[in-house]
Amino acid sequence: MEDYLRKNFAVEPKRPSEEALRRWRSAVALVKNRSRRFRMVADLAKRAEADRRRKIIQEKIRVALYVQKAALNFIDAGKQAESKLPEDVRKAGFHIGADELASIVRSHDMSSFEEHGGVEGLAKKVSVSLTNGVVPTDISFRQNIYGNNKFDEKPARSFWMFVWEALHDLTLIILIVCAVVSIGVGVATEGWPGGLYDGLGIVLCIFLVVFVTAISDYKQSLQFKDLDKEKKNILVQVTREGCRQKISIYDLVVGDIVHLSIGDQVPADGVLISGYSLSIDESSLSGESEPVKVTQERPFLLSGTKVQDGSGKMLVTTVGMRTEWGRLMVTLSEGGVDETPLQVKLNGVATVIGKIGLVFAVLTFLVLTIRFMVTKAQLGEIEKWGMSDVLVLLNFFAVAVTIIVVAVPEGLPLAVTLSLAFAMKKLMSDKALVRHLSACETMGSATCICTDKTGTLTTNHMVVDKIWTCGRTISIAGDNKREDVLRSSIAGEVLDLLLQSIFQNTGAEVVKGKDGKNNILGSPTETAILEFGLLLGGEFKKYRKESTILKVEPFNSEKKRMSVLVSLSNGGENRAFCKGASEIILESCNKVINVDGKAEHLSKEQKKYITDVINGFACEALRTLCLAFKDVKDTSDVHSDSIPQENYTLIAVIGIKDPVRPGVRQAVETCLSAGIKVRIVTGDNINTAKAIARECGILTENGLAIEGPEFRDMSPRQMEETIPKLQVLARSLPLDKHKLVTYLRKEFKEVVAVTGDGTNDAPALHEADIGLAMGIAGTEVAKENADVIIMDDNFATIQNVARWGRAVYINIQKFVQFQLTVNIVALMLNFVSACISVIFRFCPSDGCSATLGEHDHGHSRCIGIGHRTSS
Ligand SMILES: Nc1ncnc2c1ncn2[C@@H]1O[C@H](COP(=O)(O)OP(=O)(O)OP(=O)(O)O)[C@@H](O)[C@H]1O
Ligand SMILES: [Ca+2]
Repeated sequence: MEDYLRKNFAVEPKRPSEEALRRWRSAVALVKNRSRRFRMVADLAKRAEADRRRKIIQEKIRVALYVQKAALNFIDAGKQAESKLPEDVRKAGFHIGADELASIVRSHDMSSFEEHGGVEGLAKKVSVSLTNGVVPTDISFRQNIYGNNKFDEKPARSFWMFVWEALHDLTLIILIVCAVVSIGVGVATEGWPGGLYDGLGIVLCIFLVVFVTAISDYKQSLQFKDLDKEKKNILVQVTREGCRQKISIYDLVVGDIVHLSIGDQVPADGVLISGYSLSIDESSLSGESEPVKVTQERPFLLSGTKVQDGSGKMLVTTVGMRTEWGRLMVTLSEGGVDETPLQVKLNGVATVIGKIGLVFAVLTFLVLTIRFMVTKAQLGEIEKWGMSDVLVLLNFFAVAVTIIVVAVPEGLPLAVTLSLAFAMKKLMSDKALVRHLSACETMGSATCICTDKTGTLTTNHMVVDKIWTCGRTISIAGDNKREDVLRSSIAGEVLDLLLQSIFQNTGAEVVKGKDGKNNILGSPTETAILEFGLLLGGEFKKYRKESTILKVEPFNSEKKRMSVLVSLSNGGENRAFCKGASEIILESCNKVINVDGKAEHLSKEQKKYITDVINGFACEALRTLCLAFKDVKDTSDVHSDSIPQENYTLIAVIGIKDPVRPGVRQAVETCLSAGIKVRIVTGDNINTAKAIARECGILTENGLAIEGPEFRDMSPRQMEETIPKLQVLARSLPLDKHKLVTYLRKEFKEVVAVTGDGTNDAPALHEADIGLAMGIAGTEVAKENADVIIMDDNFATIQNVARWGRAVYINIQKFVQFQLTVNIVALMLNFVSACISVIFRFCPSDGCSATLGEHDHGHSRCIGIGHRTSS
């Protein structure tokens, strides 16, 4: 049986192959209740159809975008519509219709775009200011004219449809027939009303079964709907009424100004207002994998594409179903969710038991009939047949049916769905959003977790704790927290340079909130640095006005640095600033600032000394960054595409405190005691990582901590030796994470869970058995590639997912035990009693209660992680 199950009923937990899906479906060809049995299973035919439709749309988009000739046809079609401005649009005070806007962006129609006066022109035509954005009062107005950013959905199914579906159960249909026959026969033989009772009992059971099934299916459909909504609800940053704020993607209107940064999904069609090295991955839309650069020459942005690098601002021109993405979305949700390996396996078990049941049912019927015939023959009545004989035979048939009803455990695969759905619901309230049902199950057998450090193990509330500049370290605590004390401890020229580098070279922004207070929008690291700048008494706006930004190279995890090039208004000099991972920036410095604010040569000894400072900070678990600048005199440097990377002057080393989350230590301990290894894979400094790892109880005496570059250069043999001991991988690139996961899975046969937040973590999340994306710090790209989203970014939540995963296994185990006991006892009892005497046996209504039991199971509570050897 083991072999049979393995051969026919094995699917991969993630992205199962089409072949495996088909194989197990055809292995349950002989099933009495196809539509019921497969109701929680993906509909392959529907899915293939949706796939085909999606491919057609993608191909069309591809042709329109990449094949010039076709694009021209598109443009001509757009031109015709252009001439007349719809009445309602004109009355509303706008000067361009929704369809025309849609057509310009969709077909990348540069000539029409310029005819309308570029971005400024379009902004004017949709009555919006490019600096202040939409005014909240005319949002509903805009929605009336241009539509809202929602996508068509299939109408929800009502409760009665589920009742109707539940009635399609073949077992129930047989039972209904049995009930009718029983009532008829009962009344005929036992009279009114005594003969009714048996039949009514069956009816009552049918009623219960139908309603319990329908209610549970209905509740589940609502739950999946909620989940779907939660999955699609993305927060986007917009400027409205001059304030930068976060709103739901569904509230976006035409005319909104959206801020895009690396890893974001473009939330609607639009045109670029301004941006730095913005490159877009359009593969979700057109299937084209090469990223495209979006610049003033090619300013069009399409909904559903992803920001691969850089940052920018865009003006929304088309929303909702008018975008191509809207049409694609409809095809994405069709075909149902993939079944999980456990579901498939239990389908196999149900099939095997069903077959045995069938054999026993036939045997029982034969035994009973033969006994009856033999008795009849003995009495010499074999030729005489009356109504009562038919009734007896009918009764035998009912017994056989009962055996099938009790023996085929239809509810077995369903128990997995119920159990998983229940775990999913619990996890949702525990701050984990399960995107794929199977992830929950797989997590139960995870043997290893590769976790991020920042935000997952730590709180992500970062504050500058120490700064080293001009040869001395200042800790920002106690008295030093006061502005005057701080200012007096840093020389005037140096202070100015420091503030310049803080305020000019940042991806974050200081905005005045509605309450007039300063709010900082940006990543925690950036926020910490800006807050420090404000603490030093700097003014964001003032420093920003002093110069014009020429170029920005936004931060990404690969370079681990951010640089800007500005032209200073006093004197017209150009200056580059860079900040980033301490060792990397220190490597590109050849000078250091001294107490007078002058740059002096950075000697070898001094470099060594600064490295010690950095390591000192890092050993205290501080996140270290270096700030540096460079005066750029060469015009070729100014006009080249990139900002120079070498010969900088070091201004300061900053140590940022990011304390370990409370509860992480216990969570790690629980994982370890449950046999799950925990490893840190971080982009941070090795000493910082080690300090945090020790604090969390991850790094032990004989554990190994190495850096990304060392790991990258290892031979397969060295890998084999290193990986089992590896506990901390620091200064890693996203590719290292991917490599580690691949190794753990392929060579060490581990079941690996990986956390990630960045865009570049996507390959690792994709590769892992369970990808966990961070809900707060995570980018859209990471979330899309993950199986579970950890809404509060907390490691303790990951432990909860594992706990519930195991609870599912325990539930199923109990259920299978229960089911098999019922089946085997019922089978044997019926068969044996049929063979020995006709007195003791099950009646059809007992079958009903057994079925009822199946539907009501799978709700036991989870107790603890408990040991489970992976099967
Ligand atoms: N906005 C930023 N600008 C410049 N440098 C930064 C910025 N944010 C982080 N860094 C530097 O880059 C380093 C690595 O960042 P990276 O994103 O690769 O790792 P991480 O995601 O912060 O760490 P983890 O993997 O633990 O989450 C940090 O240690 C820090 O020194
Ligand atoms: Ca990270």
